[in-house]
Amino acid sequence: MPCPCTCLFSIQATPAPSQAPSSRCSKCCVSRALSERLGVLSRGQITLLGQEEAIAIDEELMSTPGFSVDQLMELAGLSVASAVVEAYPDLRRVLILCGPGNNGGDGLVAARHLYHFGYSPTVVYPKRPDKQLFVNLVTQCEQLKIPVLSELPDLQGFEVALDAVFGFSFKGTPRPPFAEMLKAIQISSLKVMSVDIPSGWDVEKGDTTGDGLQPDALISLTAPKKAAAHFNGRHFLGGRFVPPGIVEKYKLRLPAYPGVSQIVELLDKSEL
Ligand SMILES: NC(=O)C1=CN([C@@H]2O[C@H](COP(=O)(O)OP(=O)(O)OC[C@H]3O[C@@H](n4cnc5c(N)ncnc54)[C@H](O)[C@@H]3O)[C@@H](O)[C@H]2O)[C@@H](O)CC1
Ligand SMILES: [K+]
Repeated sequence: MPCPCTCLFSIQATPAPSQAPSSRCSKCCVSRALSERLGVLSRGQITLLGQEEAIAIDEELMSTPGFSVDQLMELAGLSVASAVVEAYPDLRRVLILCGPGNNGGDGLVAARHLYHFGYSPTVVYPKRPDKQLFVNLVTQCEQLKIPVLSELPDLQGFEVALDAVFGFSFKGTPRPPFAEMLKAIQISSLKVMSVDIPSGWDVEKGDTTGDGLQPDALISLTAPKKAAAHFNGRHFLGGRFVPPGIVEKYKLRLPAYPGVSQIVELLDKSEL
């Protein structure tokens, strides 16, 4: 029987006589037990970041360990693509909505990885920044013949919407053209996965205005944000790049990633 988490290992069919039957594979149980012993994770205590803290950690990642934004975005986008595959192994026509900031950049990177994973991504990118990073990401998509559109196409041709519109820098209520895009997705029959924050949600308080998306799944990056406490669907964590120095400085409590996976599914809501 496969383990219900993202680790791809199997649950032992017949546990040893001294062991209670487990709902997870031995590898997950081992990594969880180890992280609990090390104080990395205990129930109800996964860190939820506020908006300022998320921005501070982002800046710190790019200063102290000297990561470039390209590096972080590549790993973030790879985890996003991995989460799409995990959540929707059979739904391959994915519409990726990209916003004007780095959340949108994660969507562009995810589009490229999804293509290589055998998916059929289409990107909608209405506001394209001039920065070379984003220009390059669009070129890379176009080289793979991934359509990069400026407006929403007919949604009939798609099965999943990946919401990479707004991330942890979002404030207020969505402005055009994103407000209309989010509404159209919301009333469609598409499955929706949001990147880092469901777009339109207050980063800390959740969907306070009622204008936000209500996704089926969420992939938080680095650490979940406070808004995630108000989310009830499938919840993944990605962005497996946080060095111990930053974990210690911000007292981050994060789950262990299974094996070599880019994502970990947060199965127990009481951990948030
Ligand atoms: N260290 C990290 O945590 C990492 C974060 N990354 C991604 O970067 C994201 C944050 O990126 P950014 O700081 O660029 O911000 P966002 O991507 O959240 O968006 C900022 C953009 O949205 C616009 N905007 C804000 N509020 C708006 C509103 N009400 N209506 C219309 N437009 C609005 C701003 O003008 C700006 O152009 C994260 O959520 C995550 O997805 C990854 O790329 C890399 C690693
Ligand atoms: K988002």
